[in-house]
Amino acid sequence: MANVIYGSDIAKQVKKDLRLRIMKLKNEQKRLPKLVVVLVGEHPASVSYVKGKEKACHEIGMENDLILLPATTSEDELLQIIHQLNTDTKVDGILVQLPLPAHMDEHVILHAIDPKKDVDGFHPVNVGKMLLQEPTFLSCTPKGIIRMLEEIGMTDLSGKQAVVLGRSNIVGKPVAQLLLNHNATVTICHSKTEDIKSITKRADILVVSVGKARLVKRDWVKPGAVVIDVGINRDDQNKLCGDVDFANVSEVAGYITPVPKGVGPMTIAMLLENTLQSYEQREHVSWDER
Ligand SMILES: Nc1nc2c(c(=O)[nH]1)N[C@@H](CN(C=O)c1ccc(C(=O)N[C@@H](CCC(=O)O)C(=O)O)cc1)CN2
Repeated sequence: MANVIYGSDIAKQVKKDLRLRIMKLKNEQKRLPKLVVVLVGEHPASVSYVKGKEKACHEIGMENDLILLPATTSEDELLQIIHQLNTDTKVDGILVQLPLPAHMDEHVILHAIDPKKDVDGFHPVNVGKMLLQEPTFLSCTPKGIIRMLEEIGMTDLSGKQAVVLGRSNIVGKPVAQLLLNHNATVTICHSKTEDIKSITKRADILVVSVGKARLVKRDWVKPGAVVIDVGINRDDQNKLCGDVDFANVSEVAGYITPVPKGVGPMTIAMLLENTLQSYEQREHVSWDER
């Protein structure tokens, strides 16, 4: 049976470390790091995710504002709020929860966030820096996946075949790039790829982010492979499940992440880490002072 990688446990440890760093700032009576999350509309899953972010900030002592806007907010109104946050010297991180309502252009909104406060790592400047392996904010889910691989000793991926199912800007493309940056040989599969199973069966590391409940079956997976499941779906019984058929794939995989308690909690932990990174850059905190 596969070893289960609980992102929830790793995230707990990350948050413990961040809390200690913030406590130190508090004791020194320094300004505290601050994250502002903006949610437009009342998409139920998004409401739950932004509440999760608020709770996580509270747990580690990070300052946090949650700006809730009606779904009827215009693009200009949202841009105005982003401009105010960009110039607010007390704000270190800005996150606009996705997806946005259909009348808004996601690119216009994400491009408006100051790259130095873009703790989601979605701004083209930060995406470009990631591609060039320059220091920057790495987007949270891909960064969390790499951290999970590191936790099981997979730091240098030389000689490993990594296959990514899904090519979204939030997960598929950036995680493929980060795996490449760690020397893996990377293949991306998507809805137009033919005979996906023959490709996934070769993967030493399989990352799945397609949004289809239990799509990946046992016979898609190479024995001993590391399977990272990014999907969050509801099945016919309204039970939360991933894109991987966990019960059956765990019988062949070497490692597997569960849903829930896998990648999701890592996304939030990495967001907090990025916000503290932004604070430290803005306050010119050196490595020794941390
Ligand atoms: N601006 C952004 N928008 C979105 C992002 C993002 O990184 N930035 N990612 C996703 C949603 N997401 C964070 O925002 C997120 C998804 C899931 C979880 C999580 O902890 N999930 C739990 C299960 C939750 C449940 O019960 O439904 C788990 O997997 O254990 C955290 C964050 C899209 N939008």
